[in-house]
Amino acid sequence: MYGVNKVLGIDLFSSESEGGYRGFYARNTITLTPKSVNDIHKRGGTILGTSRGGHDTTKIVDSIQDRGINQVYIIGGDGTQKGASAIYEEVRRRGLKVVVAGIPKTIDNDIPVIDKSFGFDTAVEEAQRAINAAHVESESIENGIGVVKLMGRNSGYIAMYATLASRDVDCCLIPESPFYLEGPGGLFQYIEKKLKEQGHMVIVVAEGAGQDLVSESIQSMQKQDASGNKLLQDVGLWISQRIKDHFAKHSTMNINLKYIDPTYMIRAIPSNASDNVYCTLLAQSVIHGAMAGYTGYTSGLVNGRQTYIPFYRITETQHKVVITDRMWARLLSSTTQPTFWCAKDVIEDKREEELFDQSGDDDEQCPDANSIANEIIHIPNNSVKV
Ligand SMILES: Nc1ncnc2c1ncn2[C@@H]1O[C@H](COP(=O)(O)OP(=O)(O)O)[C@@H](O)[C@H]1O
Ligand SMILES: O=P(O)(O)OC[C@H]1O[C@](O)(COP(=O)(O)O)[C@@H](O)[C@@H]1O
Repeated sequence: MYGVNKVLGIDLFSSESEGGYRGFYARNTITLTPKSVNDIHKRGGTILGTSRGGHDTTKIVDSIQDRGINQVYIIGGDGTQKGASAIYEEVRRRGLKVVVAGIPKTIDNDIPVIDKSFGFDTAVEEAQRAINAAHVESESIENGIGVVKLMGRNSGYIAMYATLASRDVDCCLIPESPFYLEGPGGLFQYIEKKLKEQGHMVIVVAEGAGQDLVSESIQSMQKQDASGNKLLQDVGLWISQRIKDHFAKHSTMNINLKYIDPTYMIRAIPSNASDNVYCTLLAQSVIHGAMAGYTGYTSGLVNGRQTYIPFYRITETQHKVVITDRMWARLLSSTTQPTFWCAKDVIEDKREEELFDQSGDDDEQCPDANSIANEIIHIPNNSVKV
């Protein structure tokens, strides 16, 4: 449509074995043609490879400049969008006529402003298989407990949506909602109640949930590796062990707990139909934006409308579950789990609310999507035309 005749991909698997951002200055690229990418949506993972870790923005822009690249499309999560923003700033500082645009891809759904990131829907759908297995296993044995760990380092979206979709989950633990184990209103009391009521239960835990409790516990057990480094525990394994220990010591109930960790299996599957359509939409509109002369944006849906969002809006916060929002309230109502709020939290929350009201700011942490949508639709003057 636009007569583009050369598309390069930064490739992890050629000689220098550097993928992701560092691949830019490692001279390894592959030519992408309609034929070579025709079937990639039917495979999981990425044909270009992926990486974590630091990189040198100056060297990346040197490489873009040396190669004469005039449009750069960067695919990834919130960290990747921050990296893209840094590249955009450097390109702008040098006055280069190069478009830098981001495509939001992460199963965690932790990118702000947009309705959802590419991959999230697939992850929620695939998580159903693990939750279903946990349900079947727990239902098949007396006092069965199925524990499923899902990804979500800082944001509990996969866990929350997978729980809501399944309706077999009795308790969902996410990073945004602190919980406690012992005493009235705690997790152990709730488990006992659920087992007495229905004889089995399913717990979903996001990998970033309860990290404060896990690290406290590790310190008290003083587990160390051979070099003396503290060993970090997996929250799923940790919570499973704590539940087993509690019921062995303090209860006459014999529990049967099965722990399922499907995290990488979920991330590795091919995207589902809904994500494939979303990906097509993202890909086409990110290019239309560049061809229309915009740069410094992430492409995404906001309130169902395709938008170009300036990087500074995408990188200023992280998308997290708001536990005072309706969606979390729906989850609490569906699972009947405790809120794990104690009197102290409620008093603190009220105090924060009062301070908020005084400052006249509606939602500082998590900007309202509607107000941002208005800003985005009229954004062109915030982006730089090349
Ligand atoms: N603030 C930042 N500035 C520049 N680059 C960043 C920043 N945060 C993350 N990155 C880079 O983005 C890449 C991906 O980030 P990472 O957090 O691992 O994954 P994700 O994109 O899924 O959040 C890494 O190469 C990382 O160095
Ligand atoms: O072990 P790895 O490969 O670093 O991946 C684990 C992390 O990746 C994430 O799933 C995010 O992955 P994506 O952003 O690639 O979808 C986090 O939830 C998790 O902590």
